[in-house]
Amino acid sequence: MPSIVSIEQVRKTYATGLTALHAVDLRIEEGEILALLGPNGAGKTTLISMTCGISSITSGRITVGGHDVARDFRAARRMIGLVPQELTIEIFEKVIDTVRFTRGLFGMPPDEDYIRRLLTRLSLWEKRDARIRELSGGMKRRVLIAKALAHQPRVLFLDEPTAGVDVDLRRDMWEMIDELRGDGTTVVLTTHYIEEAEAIADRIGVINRGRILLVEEKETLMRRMGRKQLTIELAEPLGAVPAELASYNLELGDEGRELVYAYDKAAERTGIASLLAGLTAAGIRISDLRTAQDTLEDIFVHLVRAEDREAEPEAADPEARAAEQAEVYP
Ligand SMILES: Nc1ncnc2c1ncn2[C@@H]1O[C@H](COP(=O)(O)OP(=O)(O)OP(=O)(O)O)[C@@H](O)[C@H]1O
Repeated sequence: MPSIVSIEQVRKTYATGLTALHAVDLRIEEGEILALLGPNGAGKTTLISMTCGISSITSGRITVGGHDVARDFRAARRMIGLVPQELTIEIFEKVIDTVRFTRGLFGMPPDEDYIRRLLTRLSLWEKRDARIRELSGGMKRRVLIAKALAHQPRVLFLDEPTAGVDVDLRRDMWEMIDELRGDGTTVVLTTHYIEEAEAIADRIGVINRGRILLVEEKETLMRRMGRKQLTIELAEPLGAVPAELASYNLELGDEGRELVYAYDKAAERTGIASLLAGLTAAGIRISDLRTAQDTLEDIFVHLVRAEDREAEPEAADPEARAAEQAEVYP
């Protein structure tokens, strides 16, 4: 089956000369939820804007439902709903009127039953006659989603849907996205929140510096890339990692009461047996052992850092990177 969205060798160079995307290839399958994860400035919004026909494509080709977004803009755009990052909305309009109007803009016949169901699903039905300016920020965001879905698009793009919203609204959005999937709508969202991607996405694309580093099923990604950690609780605390165990790259934690060993569970030899033997030989007594799996966040940070190091070897100073990451992922 052809992909609902096909992005082939797409490049974007802005008038400033900045190349925001470098020959990106991406296929989005009908009915899936794809999360695009990436730090600030990675190119996520640029990619969405080009797919929605808002920003021109420097080179390459994007089709939606088989329609070329540049040459056959109207047909492609009709298949797309877009919830932009910024609140762009007619504040003096009534909720229901703005949604009806948007449906009309796409040439769809009125369908009051659909609009009622849509507003009800977004908890907006009670507010249908309110002027948008009277609504809270979270409610305004729901109106943007209602507008994006007014013409029953097959693909919904959500650019940072839950940036700055409270926990309840975030959960509601996740539920709504799940329901949309139930209807067969394809959903593409960009996010900084890794837990968001972890909670709702079927596939995850990681984008950094205008390049897609990978696109993979969430479960596969976590299985393939996830490293494991063995934490060894010690009967007596250590002041330093013993020299004879230096080759294991151990880290001392909990004020010397734990040794932490990171290993690749897919490797033929994890090194655990010899490490434990080494500890015994060094006279170190163990009181307990526990293992933990990398989270998606660990995987993501690891991937992005590795690529940044490759792109800018001089910027590989771990302290500078940690400070930068803390800024990006507070
Ligand atoms: N209109 C524009 N003109 C020039 N440069 C732009 C323009 N829009 C975006 N950029 C630059 O392109 C790069 C990618 O920006 P983009 O907004 O696509 O990133 P993003 O991944 O969506 O970031 P964020 O998470 O901060 O929204 C950035 O370096 C940005 O400064």
